[in-house]
Parts: sequence; structure tokens; C-alpha cells
Amino acid sequence: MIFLMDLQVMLLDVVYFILRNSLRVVLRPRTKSIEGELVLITGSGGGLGRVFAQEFTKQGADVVLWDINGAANEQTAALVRDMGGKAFAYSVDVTQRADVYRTAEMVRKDLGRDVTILVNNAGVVAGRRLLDCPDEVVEKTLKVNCHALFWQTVKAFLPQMKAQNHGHIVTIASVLGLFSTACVEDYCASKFAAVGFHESLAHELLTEDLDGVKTTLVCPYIVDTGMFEGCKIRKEAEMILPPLQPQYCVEQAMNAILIDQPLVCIPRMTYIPYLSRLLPWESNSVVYRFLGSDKCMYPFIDT
Ligand SMILES: NC(=O)C1=CN([C@@H]2O[C@H](COP(=O)(O)OP(=O)(O)OC[C@H]3O[C@@H](n4cnc5c(N)ncnc54)[C@H](OP(=O)(O)O)[C@@H]3O)[C@@H](O)[C@H]2O)C=CC1
Ligand SMILES: CC1=C(/C=C/C(C)=C/C=C/C(C)=C/C=O)C(C)(C)CCC1
Repeated sequence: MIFLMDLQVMLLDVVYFILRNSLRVVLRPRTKSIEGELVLITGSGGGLGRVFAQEFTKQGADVVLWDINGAANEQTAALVRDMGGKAFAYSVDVTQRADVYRTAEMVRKDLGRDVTILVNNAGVVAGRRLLDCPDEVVEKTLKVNCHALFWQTVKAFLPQMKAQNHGHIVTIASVLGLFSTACVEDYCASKFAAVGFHESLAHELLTEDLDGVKTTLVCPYIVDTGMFEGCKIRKEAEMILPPLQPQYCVEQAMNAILIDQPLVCIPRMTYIPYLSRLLPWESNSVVYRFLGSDKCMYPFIDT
């Protein structure tokens, strides 16, 4: 009897969430205020990280900026201060566990408060054919894009968020963490791992009833930051699915964060190849070939 009642409640919940999320496409839900929150952004020295710093500042949050490139990071901090915001820049190599823990402690001491929003954004890609790629380069991709998530999130900042049942963990993964293509083995492996890490953590928080600690997984398509310079699909397909502008990508991610959306693929059209993973492998391959997405990385790895 209890089983049947649980089943009924579960089915009603499933339908409710499908309807709610479909409605969210047309009716924008209320966004939360993050004024005064302390946001830590990794990889803030350029690309998406820099735009995130500016967008969080516009929302009234203070930003802690972590990047391996001290000079570039200081430039981001200066841009934030020009906007009237508060920025605190630290040079950190997120692959170095000890460096991460030491800097996390320094942030706590310097600012006297805890990070409440963590944006795991730093990322790298080898950009070489697997057999031409030195082991250390493969290892670096996995360390930056995946291992670092453990040090930053679990060890350095999550304990305080859990203790206060307040916070938000944002993982900047990629559509290449949901489906793959040729010649980016290091990157896909690391981003699929990042997605797995993020989702498992999100489940863990839910099972512990820590509903004040939110999670958002961001999966963008190609963004024009230079990281994937040259990556291209078929011309005709590119007219429908052009590379994203960094500003647009970050605005979409911010919308998702501010409404506590658990997953966002940018643009929405990229949910389609994610779902089509259920089709036979061969069917997907012919679609890839037709769209030129099987060899989309060739111009990138050859540059
Ligand atoms: N660009 C794209 O097409 C897409 C990107 N993404 C993801 O978005 C995120 C941001 O990418 P994007 O802005 O394009 O990349 P960028 O290369 O422009 O920026 C990444 C930043 O991370 C820094 N960084 C690299 N390694 C470390 C490290 N060990 N410790 C600290 N900081 C480090 C880089 O410093 P330095 O420059 O000195 O290396 C750089 O400032 C990444 O996770 C990426 O995988 C997702 C989908 C598409
Ligand atoms: C594979 C594939 C596609 C192309 C994807 C590309 C080109 C993704 C590039 C992503 C990047 C560069 C992510 C960085 O993190 C389509 C056309 C969507 C549809 C079919 C499957």
C-alpha cells in the first residue's frame, strides 16, 4: 500500500517537474538575489571566467578571482573595480592540491568570510591528436578539468556551505561532457568526468536534505574565446548553430544560476544530440558525418 502511494506521488512529481521546466522556457521564473554573496571563480584571467566576474559584479556580488596567470587575473580584478565592484585576485594553480588548500585558507583569513558561490571554470585542452600528445599534456587536462574540482569543491569550500546550508556550486563543463566527437579524447574524458562528479555531488546534497546548497551544471557549445580556435562544423549547419559569443554564453549561464536551474545546455538546441545518445551508435555517426561534426576538430588540432 505504502509502495503504491509512493509510486503515485513519484509519478505526480515527475509530471510536475516536466511541466514546470517546460513552462520555464516561456515564463521566466523569479531570479534570486545574490547581492553581498562571495563568489569564487577559477580561470578568471580571461575568456568566460572574466565575463563571469563582470556579470556577478553587476548582480552586486563580491568576487574572488583564481587564475594561474597572475597578470591576466589582475586585469580582470581591475575591470571589476572599474565597475565599482569588489575583487580579490589570487594566483593559484588549481591542479596543485596544497596550493588550493593554502589559498582557500588565505581567502578565509583575508576576507573574514566564507565563499558562498563557487564557479569551477578553469579549463584546458591538449588540442593534439591522441598519438601525438605527450602523456603529461593528457594528464594536465584531466588534472585541471576534473581533479581540481575535488580539491576546490569538496575539500576547500563545501564544508562551510554544508554547515550553513547555504551556497551554490557551479561547474562549467561542456556539451563535450554529454556527447563526444573525434580528436579531443583528453577533453571529453575530463568533461564527462566533470559531469559525473557534479551530478553525484548534486545527488549527495539532495539525499542529505541540504536544499540550501544549490548546484548548476553548465554545458556550453563552442564559445568564441580562442580556446577551440578553428573548430568548425559544416557551413550550412553552422548557420543554424554558430559559435557562441562569450557574453551570450555567460548571460545564459547566469540566468540558470539565478533561478537555481540544475542543468543548462547552451544553446538549447544542443539538448538534441545529448538525447540522441539513446539512438544506435551508427545512426549518430551518419548524422555526425552529414553535419561535419565528425571532423569538426580537424582545423583546431591542425592550427
Ligand atoms: N571555449 C569554448 O569553446 C568552451 C569552453 N568551455 C569551458 O569553459 C571554461 C572556460 O573556458 P574559456 O574561457 O574558453 O577558456 P580560456 O582558456 O579563455 O580561459 C581559461 C582560464 O583558465 C586558466 N587556467 C588554466 N589552467 C589553470 C590552472 N591550472 N589553474 C588556474 N587557472 C588555470 C587559464 O590561464 P592561462 O590562459 O594562463 O592558461 C585561463 O585564464 C573551461 O572549463 C572550458 O573547458 C566549455 C564549452 C566551450
Ligand atoms: C558532435 C555534434 C555536434 C557538434 C558539436 C561540436 C562542434 C561541439 C564543440 C564543442 C566544444 C568546442 C566544446 C568545448 O567545451 C552537433 C553539430 C551539435 C550535432 C551532432 C553532434
